Amino acid sequence: MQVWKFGGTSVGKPERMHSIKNLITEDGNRKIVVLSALSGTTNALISIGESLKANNDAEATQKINELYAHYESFIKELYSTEAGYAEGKAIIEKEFSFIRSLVNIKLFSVKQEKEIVAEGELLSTQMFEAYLREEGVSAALLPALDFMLIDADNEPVLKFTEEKLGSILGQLTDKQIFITQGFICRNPRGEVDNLKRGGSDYTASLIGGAIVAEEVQIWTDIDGMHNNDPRIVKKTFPIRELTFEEAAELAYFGAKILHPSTITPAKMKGVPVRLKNTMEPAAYGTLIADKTSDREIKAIAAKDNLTAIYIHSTRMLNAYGFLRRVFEVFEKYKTPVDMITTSEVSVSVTIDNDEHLEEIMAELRQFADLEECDKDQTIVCIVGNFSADKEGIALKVLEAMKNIPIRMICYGASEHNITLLIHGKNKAAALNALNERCFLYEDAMKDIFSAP
Ligand SMILES: Nc1ncnc2c1ncn2[C@@H]1O[C@H](COP(=O)(O)OP(=O)(O)O)[C@@H](O)[C@H]1O
Ligand SMILES: N[C@@H](CC(=O)OP(=O)(O)O)C(=O)O
Repeated sequence: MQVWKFGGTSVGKPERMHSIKNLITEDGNRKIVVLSALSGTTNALISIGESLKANNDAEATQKINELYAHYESFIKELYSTEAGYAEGKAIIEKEFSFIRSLVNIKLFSVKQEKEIVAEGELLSTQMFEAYLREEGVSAALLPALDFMLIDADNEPVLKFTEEKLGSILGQLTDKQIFITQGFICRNPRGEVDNLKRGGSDYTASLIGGAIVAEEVQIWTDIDGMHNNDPRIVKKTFPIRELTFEEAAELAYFGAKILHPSTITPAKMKGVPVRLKNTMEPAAYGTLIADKTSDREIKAIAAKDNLTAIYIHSTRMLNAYGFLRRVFEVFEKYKTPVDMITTSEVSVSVTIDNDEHLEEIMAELRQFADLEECDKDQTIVCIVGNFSADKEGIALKVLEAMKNIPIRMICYGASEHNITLLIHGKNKAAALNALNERCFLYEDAMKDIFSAP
């Protein structure tokens, strides 16, 4: 069995839903289809939640009406029969009456906030399943809230999914296609929760891991993982093969096409992940598995909005135990560190979540001297095969960056990552300069030297 996930852009228009129906039924194979909310819906629901939290009921109602109007016109084009349209209408009426019921709640809490954002995936999956039925495709709708669970640390409980989903599928042996919601889950209190923004990819790989699927396919609006951010750099190209490690680095350091946690369950269970384009299904896409190509520098990604903290030991030389004390502070505030560089007496780190920055700085000051921290920093991550015996890779990277100030450099932590920290305002220049030097120039040179 395979698991296919379609993102917001792939379900965001009625005609896209029509093409997805063809795609999932064409090969006649059994599959679990994970859907995200229609593009724009999760943002709209979050915004409704914000108005409700601010007790601005009139604003919330106006936003709800706008979203409802979008769904009303969507179903007019999705279904071709009266009966199909009536089913679609009943689905949106039911879900929007739940959304409207939250307007009157005076103490709008995190619990309701999570319930409201879950509506996006609940709507898209029910609407799509009703469409499949209208088209005579027999599919079963599997409620993700029955088998997706996170623990108190927000970590998915894979064992629970294995058991629950295994038993649900065991009772539906006559079905070929299963539709389920990405992103949403329950928490240990039994409440509706989610796997964070972009989490439908993660749902797909968790399901893939749980059933040890033959393959997980992530269908989106681009033909695979590109060698650089296509939103910022013009001449990018899809990468055919990536290892799990390379893909994980790229996703973690900003390649938006993939949720950063997606690789973990797939790698753990040895399930290959393929990135495919809904608009161009014949394109090869990217295969993420154990194999890799022999290109040295394979891709570049960037992660924004980081804060850099510069810490100096007050004890100066031979201060053993200093790093332990530094990292205990970050552990205490459950704040992950992205990048670290050290010298004899100093350590610099970057953090993504600065919710506890003040407390962290205050505790660090008890045993260290701190410089003013820098906000709006960007990590640029260069991924590839950089085994220790290879020469000249750092030179290419630094040559590309010759006109861009670099705040931190990290090389050697793994064999497939060079990381640079720069100011956010230089991100586009850095990505373009690296693309020119490490891909376009490199390939042009190869063509010249290998010409007959
Ligand atoms: N390195 C990259 N390769 C491919 N796409 C990327 C990369 N970096 C950023 N993206 C962006 O990711 C988008 C797809 O991700 P996303 O919007 O989350 O899709 P979906 O809605 O299908 O989940 C692409 O349209 C592209 O602009
Ligand atoms: N709808 C959720 C989950 C998701 O993964 O969406 P997408 O597949 O469109 O990135 C979000 O917007 O975060």
